[in-house]
Amino acid sequence: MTVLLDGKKLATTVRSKLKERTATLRAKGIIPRLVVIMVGDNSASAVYVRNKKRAATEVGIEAVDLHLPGTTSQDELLALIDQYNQDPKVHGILVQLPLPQQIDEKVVTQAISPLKDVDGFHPMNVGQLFMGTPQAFPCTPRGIMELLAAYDIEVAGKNVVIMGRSNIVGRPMAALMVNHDATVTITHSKTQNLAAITRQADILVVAIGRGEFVTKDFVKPGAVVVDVGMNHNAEGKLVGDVKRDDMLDHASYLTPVPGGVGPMTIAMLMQQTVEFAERS
Ligand SMILES: Nc1nc(=O)c2c([nH]1)NC[C@@H]1CN(c3ccc(C(=O)N[C@@H](CCC(=O)O)C(=O)O)cc3)C=[N+]21
Repeated sequence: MTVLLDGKKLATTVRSKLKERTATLRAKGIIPRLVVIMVGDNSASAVYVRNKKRAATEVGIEAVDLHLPGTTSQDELLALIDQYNQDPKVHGILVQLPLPQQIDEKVVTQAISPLKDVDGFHPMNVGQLFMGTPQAFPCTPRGIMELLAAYDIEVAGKNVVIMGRSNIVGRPMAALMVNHDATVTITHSKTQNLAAITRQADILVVAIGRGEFVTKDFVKPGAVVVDVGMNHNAEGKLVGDVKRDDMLDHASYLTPVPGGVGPMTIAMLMQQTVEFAERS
């Protein structure tokens, strides 16, 4: 029997614990504040922004949402970021990715103060994470670690294979897993004998952005499968990067899409904001 890792439920538990911490902060006159900047229109991003807003309100974080036109220049965005970097009332700044083509993501990521970098994407925070001394955590990988821990799934000494090498998921996931004593392999689009490698995994983390790409052939019986994908199939239904039906009674654990990794990403964003406010 395959156990589904219920991210939706765990995220609720995380949020209720955060509520107590924001109450303590508010009693000291500190209102945890998160600024979310979205440039241009993107329906998927809009859903994400709405979900974040709802979660923030629930846990007692003040979320400031800024929706800028798609024609916004890089300098305008940088000026805004600088304003919030200087503002002691703001504890977290998130710029929604992807950005329109006239704006360089790398420049923007480096412009956010590492102390307010709730995504953990600033090179300083990436470096600290890879050195095993994290100061800020990327939300999706952290959410995955929390989900595994909640189900008592040990990672120390396990073979962890990560499909995908993005800055948002694959690479920071590898760092976190190494920090937790896993043996880690990253695969990507140029990897040869892909299925032979992924079949070695005790824990397989899939973040490739290709709907239902991972079938039974890629997975050792009894493996733990973490699906980070969010794709719409031909019928317009939300599917992961993993073929769910193939995993049932094959994988030991599986994260569902939706209701798995996604809600945990948002919960961790809230947690990081509260942690920054507590440090302020
Ligand atoms: N700077 C930045 N940081 C991000 O973390 C970031 C980003 N930009 N850009 C976009 C992606 C996407 N992302 C999602 C997180 C949660 C859900 C989520 O809550 N999903 C739910 C609901 C899905 C639904 O209802 O459609 C679920 O999987 O159950 C979705 C998408 C964060 N991203």
